[in-house]
Amino acid sequence: MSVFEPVDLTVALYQPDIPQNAGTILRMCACLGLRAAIIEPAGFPVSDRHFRRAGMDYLDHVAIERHVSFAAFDAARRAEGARLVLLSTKAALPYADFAFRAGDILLLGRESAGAPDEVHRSADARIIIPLADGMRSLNVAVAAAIVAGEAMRQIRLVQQRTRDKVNKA
Ligand SMILES: C[S@@+](CC[C@H](N)C(=O)[O-])C[C@H]1O[C@@H](n2cnc3c(N)ncnc32)[C@H](O)[C@@H]1O
Repeated sequence: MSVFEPVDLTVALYQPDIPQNAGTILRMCACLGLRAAIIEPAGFPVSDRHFRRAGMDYLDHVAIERHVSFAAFDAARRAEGARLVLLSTKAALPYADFAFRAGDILLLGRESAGAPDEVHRSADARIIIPLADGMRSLNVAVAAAIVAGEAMRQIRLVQQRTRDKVNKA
């Protein structure tokens, strides 16, 4: 039997503009036990039928923080001491080379325009999923899943090593 091991990780969406993608990401957060944050303004209301259809009843099982602006979100996460890790097609650091930590926030840009320079500057790290030649970008929900999977793998490895040390002592 597989045992689910929770990790402390948040997936944040910068001004999401496609409700189906946001719903898909929030469903992923519910299933993987991740927190979610939405930085307003979003391009759709939470009552949007596409959003609710993509998220289904999973939306009731995810903790969603809403922030009125990027400035409000950034102030809150700095107060908590959480690192902001931006997924960006303009980044240079491949995501698998980044050392994720418990408490990190993975921030995704808008489907239409990514994230602005201000957000790039505020982030503690900017990471990219390297793509095949000539390919511009992944669907935002696919990008979120790839990086969340790697971050969870790394964080669980650290948690396992810590448990092993405690058990040996
Ligand atoms: C459809 S993409 C945005 C495309 C936009 N024209 C741009 O280049 O920023 C939406 C979001 O998905 C994430 N994303 C998509 N492909 C990515 C990649 N190869 N590496 C890192 N993030 C990616 C980023 O967060 C991006 O802001």
